[in-house]
Amino acid sequence: RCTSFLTPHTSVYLAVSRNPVVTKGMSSCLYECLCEAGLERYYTHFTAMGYLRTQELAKLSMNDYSILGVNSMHDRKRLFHLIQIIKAVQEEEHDCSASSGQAQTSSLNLWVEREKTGPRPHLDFVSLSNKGDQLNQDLESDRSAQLLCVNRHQDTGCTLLDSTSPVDQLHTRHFVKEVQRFPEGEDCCSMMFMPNNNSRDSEDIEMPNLHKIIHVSGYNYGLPHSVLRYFCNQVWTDTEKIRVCVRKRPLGAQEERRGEVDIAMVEERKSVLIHERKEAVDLTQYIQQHVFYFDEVFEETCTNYDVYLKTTYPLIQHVFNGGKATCFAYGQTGAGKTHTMIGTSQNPGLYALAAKDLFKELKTSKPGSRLFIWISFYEMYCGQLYDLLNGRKRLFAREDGNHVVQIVELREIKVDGVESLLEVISRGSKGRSTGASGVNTDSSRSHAVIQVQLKDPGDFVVGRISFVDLAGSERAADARDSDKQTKIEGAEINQSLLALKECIRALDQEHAHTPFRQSKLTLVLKDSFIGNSKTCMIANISPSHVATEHTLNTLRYADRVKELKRAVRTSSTNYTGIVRSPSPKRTKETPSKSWGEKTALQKVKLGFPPSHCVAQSAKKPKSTPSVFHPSNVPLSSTPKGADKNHVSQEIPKEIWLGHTTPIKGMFKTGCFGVKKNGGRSNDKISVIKSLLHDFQTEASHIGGRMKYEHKKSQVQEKQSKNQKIQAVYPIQKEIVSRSRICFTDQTNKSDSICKESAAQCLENGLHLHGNRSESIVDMQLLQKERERHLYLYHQQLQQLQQPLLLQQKKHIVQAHCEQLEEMLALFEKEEDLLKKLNISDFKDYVAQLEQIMILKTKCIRNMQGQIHCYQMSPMAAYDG
Ligand SMILES: Nc1ncnc2c1ncn2[C@@H]1O[C@H](COP(=O)(O)OP(=O)(O)OP(=O)(O)O)[C@@H](O)[C@H]1O
Repeated sequence: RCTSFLTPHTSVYLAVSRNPVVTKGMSSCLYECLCEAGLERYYTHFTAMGYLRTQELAKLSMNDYSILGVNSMHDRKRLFHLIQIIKAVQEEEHDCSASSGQAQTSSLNLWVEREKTGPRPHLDFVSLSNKGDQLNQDLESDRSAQLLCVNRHQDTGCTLLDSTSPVDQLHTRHFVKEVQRFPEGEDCCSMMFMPNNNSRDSEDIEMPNLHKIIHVSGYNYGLPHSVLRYFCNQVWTDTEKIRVCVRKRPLGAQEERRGEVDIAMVEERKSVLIHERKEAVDLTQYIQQHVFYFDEVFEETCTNYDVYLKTTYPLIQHVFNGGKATCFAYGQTGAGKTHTMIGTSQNPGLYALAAKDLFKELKTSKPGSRLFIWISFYEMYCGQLYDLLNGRKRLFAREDGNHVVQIVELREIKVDGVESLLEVISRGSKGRSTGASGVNTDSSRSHAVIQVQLKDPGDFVVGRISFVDLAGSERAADARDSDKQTKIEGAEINQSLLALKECIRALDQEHAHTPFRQSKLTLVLKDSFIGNSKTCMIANISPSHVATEHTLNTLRYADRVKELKRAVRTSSTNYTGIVRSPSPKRTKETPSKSWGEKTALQKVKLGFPPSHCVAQSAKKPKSTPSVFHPSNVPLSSTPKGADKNHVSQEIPKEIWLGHTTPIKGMFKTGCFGVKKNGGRSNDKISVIKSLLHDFQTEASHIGGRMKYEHKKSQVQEKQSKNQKIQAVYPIQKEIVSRSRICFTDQTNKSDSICKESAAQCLENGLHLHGNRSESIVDMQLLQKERERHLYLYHQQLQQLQQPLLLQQKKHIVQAHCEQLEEMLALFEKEEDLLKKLNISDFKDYVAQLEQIMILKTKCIRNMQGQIHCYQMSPMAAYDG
């Protein structure tokens, strides 16, 4: 018994009762109104708050939304529009009654009853709230008609137009108001994402400006959108090595109670839109929208099973085919990593779902091929490994003769069914290191790895899938108020996550070198980065506005993991004239040269590169990209691969004008200190070559340059002494063993005994102590030992990082100087342009001016990118 009104373009509805009976009992009208808006589930909230009639909704301010429990952006938008319509109806009613001199009771119902009858059209509220673009289009297309209507309306005073129904006119007026208030291209609903709009009525709120940033890959570095990666893959392909997905969790009950607002919107399972509230220097508020694209984006309603089907399930067959697979859950603490990876017995995580399918597959596999499933479960805490299936026994990772990293004495358990597997893992989960962080009181402070291996009866590993529940990615800045231990943990976590990102990218881009030695995490997962391996990364995000910064950091991290791979490959398919680096590891068939490959020794001034320069640059051997310089992004001044047959065919030449910071200095390539000497032992030379290459590539990563120089001189020294050279691996951030740490202080015997027992305690795990008081003492000892261990670790880390940090700072300052130079050159150009301005040839002037503006923007973006890299680096956080 309701009538709703649907404007042809905006799909906004108004549901008001036209039944006189209902008019008396307005609460049911309220319910129907809410039903129409899809907000009926809040009906009880409204009534509980004393809002029983539709008109009363007009009194609601934005601040009341949270009190009413309307927290999701979607619902807030709907409620907002509903209120706007009610207000507009009331205004109109008021105007009409004033002009006709009729005294009318304030009733939407009566007004509507007079005007409109007929069937209720089906309402599509979704298009309003969900699709901002659509809305803008609609507003755009309605704009002229609406303005016209208003003019006519003004001409005729309060007389209603024949061609439009009063209610439509009402809408017209309402939307003209909207159009006027929301500038073109802006989402009128964006204000809904602004949490806690301090009791200002929605009518009075000045609409914030809206800025949209589309994150196409990494920091973009001013690349044109024509090189966007193409997101068409629905499933894993054979050649695809990595998939990056995002999972948004729902707002928790507590978060809702606290009035937190959902700022993340998933669009078509491919992109996620984040609304960030910002304040400009002039204190005006605005909203920055960030759009990120991924292989798959899971919204809050998706279950673990949905996630499993799209991410892990396709890997099962790969494992049976003898491949290796790794699934990572990355994200801020409390974002849902453990929920996704490990889950609970009621809601099993990815590993359990995968195990189910593995067992199923085992049953159906060929009768002759007898395979068994073995599992292991360990964690990495502060660079140390602990066996979670063996009372947290300390473990050590060693490389064997074949350069395969083995975790010595890691306990592996053979399981014969899903139940036993779940039981084993849930037992192990209890032993994980947790602690309070600035964000979460029960945060995993370690990386946990569940390894499921397929083995034949001879203990030969046929396939392996690892599930990694990473520690919270929140930056050390969060730990500002925390104790030293938490800070150190944070620094360690950040460092390993950075290393992980580098490894995943190297794996994806088929780099000759995978920098797995950068952290313990990547070292033990080395096997997952080489050979026939596939990786799936799930970036977990929280929807709350409180976590906006972390959410954006997570998305940026994920975005950088999967950079412009497809675009690069597409654009480099024609390229053949590459002189490759003499890296012994690079396979000769490597078909492409990535954009990150620097043309060493070159520093080209701003402007179009001369053709000889381009040709030359294409032929230069590559040097290894820096870790802060994404390998496939043209960060250096020289256009990468700007060969005639290469990129220039697909990408307009102009884009190379966007030269970014030129990299000064040089990375040498080739084999240092090794002359081409047929008389030398080939073995020896190849060892040196390989060693040098390792150092060389290692050097391109954080602080690697220093290590490289150091090692290079060592190697050259050894070589000059004509000693037999063994393959030595780069210095690793090894923790000083407990025996060395704890027992140097001999002065206090009792202390020494304490430490010894603490060490013992740590070695055997806490569970072994039966006596309670003993346990307490042991706990204290353990804590002491842990603190001391962390202290030493911290010192080591500092020693290692100080020079690197300095290096990094220098790099930033240098980049800044260069950026300034470039900007000055552009200013000069601009000045020149103004001087030569010829009004009759204004087109040319504008074109040139535009070109300069593009260059400036690119220049600034590049610098911003570098600053961001620096801020995101664990060392910077450590420094802070
Ligand atoms: N998709 C989801 N659906 C429902 N609840 C979820 C979801 N994801 C996470 N949660 C809930 O959010 C809370 C935090 O999740 P979880 O412990 O998995 O976070 P985390 O990222 O592993 O945190 P930490 O890094 O601190 O260990 C848990 O109570 C969990 O049940």
